[in-house]
Amino acid sequence: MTVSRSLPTSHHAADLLAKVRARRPRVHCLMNTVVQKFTADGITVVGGIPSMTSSRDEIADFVAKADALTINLGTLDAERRAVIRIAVEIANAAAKPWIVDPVHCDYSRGRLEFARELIALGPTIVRGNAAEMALITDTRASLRIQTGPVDLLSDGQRAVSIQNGHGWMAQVTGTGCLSGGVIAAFMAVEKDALLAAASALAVTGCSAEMAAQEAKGPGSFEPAFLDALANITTENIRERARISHESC
Ligand SMILES: Nc1ncnc2c1ncn2[C@@H]1O[C@H](COP(=O)(O)OP(=O)(O)O)[C@@H](O)[C@H]1O
Ligand SMILES: Cc1ncsc1CCOP(=O)(O)O
Ligand SMILES: [Mg+2]
Repeated sequence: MTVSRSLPTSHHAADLLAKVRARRPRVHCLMNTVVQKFTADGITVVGGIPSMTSSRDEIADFVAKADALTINLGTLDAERRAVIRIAVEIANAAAKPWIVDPVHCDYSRGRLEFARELIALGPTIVRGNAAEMALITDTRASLRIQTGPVDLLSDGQRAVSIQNGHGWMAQVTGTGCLSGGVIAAFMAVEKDALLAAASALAVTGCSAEMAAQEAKGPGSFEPAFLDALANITTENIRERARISHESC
């Protein structure tokens, strides 16, 4: 893989999705206990292979065998903090890409401090919603992502917005967490974190739009979204992706 400094387009999104489907990267998830299944399904339907253990005895081996790691702080306790620290050490030593989702760091001082501690260890990406990212101002991450009705991505040199998605994504618990897993799968096939993440978010956003056309509300939207993620084509992405380049 070569590191490019291109700006992402729908062409990158379609190309990287094809690479994920062909290469089937392993994504290890230290995922909150609320949306483990939904996140694992999201990674699987785009073509990746998820693993989900958070056992202290196993984490080093699982991260060592993974192509990318996603760390989500949604349900945090002392044991999980210890396991996350081990996972980050292994990922950094092997230069594996990793993403942090500082879920609800705006609710608790202790969680915010832990999120900041992790982000100081140099993740490839930090992604959160607007309330969370408002508190993550100082970051050693290569790329910052704030999701919402419009997703904003910046690596300090390039800035991009993605204007895909659907309001029902905000009414299904775990779409943000799932996006962290899908972004990790794309990072496994593309070293340029901005190209990888913009592509992953364009694919998830376009899939959500297609799912919304089939669904009656948030309940039927959730399985339709997984169907669309599994079935989305290059043509769908080229027709729908709305990726804009912004000034930094
Ligand atoms: N109103 C919306 N319109 C379109 N897409 C949305 C909307 N709200 C959230 N999304 C999408 O849902 C996913 C989760 O984003 P967000 O709700 O910001 O995160 P979280 O679930 O962590 O709070 C992202 O892919 C984002 O693009
Ligand atoms: C509700 C909740 N509580 C702890 S983790 C979690 C899921 C958060 O999911 P998302 O941020 O993707 O909506
Ligand atoms: Mg979230």
